[in-house]
Formats: sequence, structure tokens, C-alpha cells
Amino acid sequence: MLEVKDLDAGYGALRVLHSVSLNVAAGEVVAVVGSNGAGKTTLLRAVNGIVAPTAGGVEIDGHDVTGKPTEKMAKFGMTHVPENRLCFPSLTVKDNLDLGGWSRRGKLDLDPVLELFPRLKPRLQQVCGTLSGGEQQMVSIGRGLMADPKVILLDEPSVGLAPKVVSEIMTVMTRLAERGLAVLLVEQNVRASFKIADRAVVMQRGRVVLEGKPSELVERPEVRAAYLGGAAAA
Ligand SMILES: Nc1ncnc2c1ncn2[C@@H]1O[C@H](COP(=O)(O)OP(=O)(O)OP(=O)(O)O)[C@@H](O)[C@H]1O
Repeated sequence: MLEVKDLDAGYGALRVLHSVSLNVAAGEVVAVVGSNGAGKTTLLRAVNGIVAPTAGGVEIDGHDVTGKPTEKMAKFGMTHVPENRLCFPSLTVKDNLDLGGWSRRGKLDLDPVLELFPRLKPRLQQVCGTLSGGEQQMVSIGRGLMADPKVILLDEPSVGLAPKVVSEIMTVMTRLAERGLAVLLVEQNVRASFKIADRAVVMQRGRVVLEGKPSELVERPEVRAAYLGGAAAA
């Protein structure tokens, strides 16, 4: 579904991504982990065209979408949930969600989002700024889903959330894959993301250095030392 081939990207003279390749099939969750500054956020931005790739390519379902503007990406079925919980604080939950459906043809349908996040149902008329951090993250993901994407890119959805909410959000990743989406998940929370990911990619200094099933990667001493505090993932 999503194919990233030899992608290079950066900011001005700073080259951040060096020939990054990965793919995500429909119904699969792929986690991208790596230390601060490894280039994970830049990877999602380059895949989504917010940062223009300088080499390499991005395909959705065989269509070349490299560097296309956001509205084109949405039309091809890609949605990006950025790190900073995009939630318009003075708008209601419903208005926030409806805004996410701008690129969609036909009628807006809140039901698939409310089915994933039942907690939002009684809060549809509440303004987003008064929600808890976890609920704001649900709105942010829900907004992305309103476009009815085939591919969803998520940048650290668990950051700053209580463990119970983190596990709720991770369960949603699995449910999205069950609905047939290709899920590309950037996470600092390696333990939580490895529990639900089908495959994982480890990035260092803008390069993919390891790739495999989480169950295989946790056996690697370098992965344990760097990301799991020396112990295997529970
Ligand atoms: N807008 C920008 N302008 C210039 N340099 C940037 C910009 N955004 C990121 N960088 C640089 O790109 C490199 C990779 O940053 P990026 O945010 O992609 O890493 P990351 O792996 O997501 O890190 P973190 O886990 O800390 O969020 C860093 O050296 C960073 O300083």
C-alpha cells in the first residue's frame, strides 16, 4: 500500500534522511523508532510531502505521490496525524472532526470514528480546548480518519499520556489495521509500539539501521540497550 524508496530529505543545507526505504501493507502496523533527532518526524513529513524529498520516491497503491501537496495526498488516501495534537481549541469536537473530512467525497460519517473512540460521543458539543490530553489526541486521530484514508501516518500519538490512555491509543492502531489501513507509527514509546506493531524499523542519524518483527528486534542487545532500558519488552 505504502512504498517508500531511497528517500532523501532535509532542511536547506541540512540533509536529514539518507536513502530511507520501507513499506507498509494494507492491514499492517509498522513502527518507526529511534533516538531524538534520528529523523523520524522528518520521515513522516517527507512521506506526506510537507518536506520536499530531494531524492527517492513515495508510492501509494502503485501511484507516485512523491512531494505532492497535502490535498493531493489526501485524495490518494494518505493522512498525517502530526505530533502536536491538531485540535482547534475553541471549536467543538464535532466541528474539529468535520474539518478532517474536507477532502472526502460524499457525506461525512462520524460513526466509524465514534466507534473507535466512544469517549468522544458524549463530548461532541464540548470545545476541544477543555478536553483531557488523551481525548484531544483521540480528536486529532479522529480528524485524520474522517478523510477515510488508506494510509495513516502518526507521529508520537502516545507522548505525554497516562499508561492506560497509551494502551487505549495502541489498541486503536490495531483496530485501524483490522479495518485494512496501512499504519505507519512513529513512537518514542518503544515498548508500547512493539506490543502492537507487525514490523518495526529502527532509525539512526537519518538511516534505517534495523528492520524486523518486534519479537526479533527485542532480542538484539543494541535495541535493548538503547530503547528498552537493557531488558526485553514485557
Ligand atoms: N524545521 C526544521 N528546520 C531545520 N532543521 C530541522 C527542522 N526540523 C527538524 N530538524 C532537524 O532534523 C533532524 C531530525 O529531526 P526530527 O524531528 O526529524 O527527528 P526525530 O527522530 O523525530 O526526533 P524526536 O524523537 O526528538 O522528535 C534534527 O537534527 C533536527 O534538528
